Amino acid sequence: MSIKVAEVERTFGSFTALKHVNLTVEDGEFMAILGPSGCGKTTLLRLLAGFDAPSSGTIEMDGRVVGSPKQIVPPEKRNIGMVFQSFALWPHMNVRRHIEFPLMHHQFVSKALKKNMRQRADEVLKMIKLQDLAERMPEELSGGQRQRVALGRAIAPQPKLLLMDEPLSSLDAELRVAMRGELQEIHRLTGTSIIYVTHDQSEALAMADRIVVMNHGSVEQIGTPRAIYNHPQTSFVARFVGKANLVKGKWQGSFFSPQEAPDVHWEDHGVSEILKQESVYSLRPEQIEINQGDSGIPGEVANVQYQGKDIRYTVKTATARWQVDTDLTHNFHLGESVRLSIKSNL
Ligand SMILES: Nc1ncnc2c1ncn2[C@@H]1O[C@H](COP(=O)(O)OP(=O)(O)OP(=O)(O)O)[C@@H](O)[C@H]1O
Repeated sequence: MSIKVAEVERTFGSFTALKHVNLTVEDGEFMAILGPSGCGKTTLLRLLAGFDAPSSGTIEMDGRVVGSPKQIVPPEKRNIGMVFQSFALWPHMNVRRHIEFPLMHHQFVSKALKKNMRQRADEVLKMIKLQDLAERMPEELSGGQRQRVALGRAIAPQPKLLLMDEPLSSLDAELRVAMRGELQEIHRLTGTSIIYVTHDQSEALAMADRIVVMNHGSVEQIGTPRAIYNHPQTSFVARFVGKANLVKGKWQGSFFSPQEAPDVHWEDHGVSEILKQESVYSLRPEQIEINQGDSGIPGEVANVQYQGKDIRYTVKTATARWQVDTDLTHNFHLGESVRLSIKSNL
């Protein structure tokens, strides 16, 4: 299913939760909506699902207007599947019944699918890797298995669009990472368009074809994970997604001189026009070199966090605090004097 959101606003009294939102989702695309708590992700998803109507603007699905201030096509008439954070399963139904139930009741299920319900249920059980647990009741399943049942229930009727709101947030860290791979595989197998809401940038970067980054009800940037990570357009995206240091200084043509080292020239590695106009250079923690030579910006180690495969330093310089990630060969101590510079191999 292709989707077009055009100039959508949603106001609640005097509060504007969504401001001039414009985006398109291609048929079969995996789109993540990423942003901090309260930025409007769920509000947007509710509009896409048909639980709510925009205050202005339109939402089109496959070229048909399904949401506008005047008109709203209800969720059951949109051919969508949904998986939410609280993926409540039905306590009295076993796993197989969870998959078969929507096949009996979803409006868009083809006759062929209805006729071969058992076969379709087997197919879905295999996809969600629960074929051996089909007779189990929800209370007999682990958190990850339950989450897979919720997913199976949503994909069984072959919806043209899958809406997911933080579906992995109730799982523990290890399971969350494992489920990412399974979601990707299900996307590949079904070819369904997916809109996936999350506040976890690593989830969005790992799975999505494209990411919409939102802040305070507005779209900050839309792009592929690589474009969003490597070339943030705004200071918010640079900070939120890449945990970037926004170094203050002066741009002269394609060179930048940090305020704290005016004689140093950093080459432009794709810094956006908006950031240039704000006289900043966005530098991710892993793009900074830390050493004890005599060139670079002088500073003092203010915090050390050992992270297993790397070390995160906070370095205090004359006017800023920098976040720097290094490999384990570096070993600086709290209070030690260091110099910061940009890595040459960016
Ligand atoms: N029915 C409502 N009435 C008033 N304000 C609302 C309503 N629904 C949402 N809001 C406000 O709109 C803003 C966006 O809420 P939304 O739930 O979309 O955020 P979110 O990005 O999904 O956040 P989270 O990640 O915490 O779920 C919030 O400030 C919220 O308080």
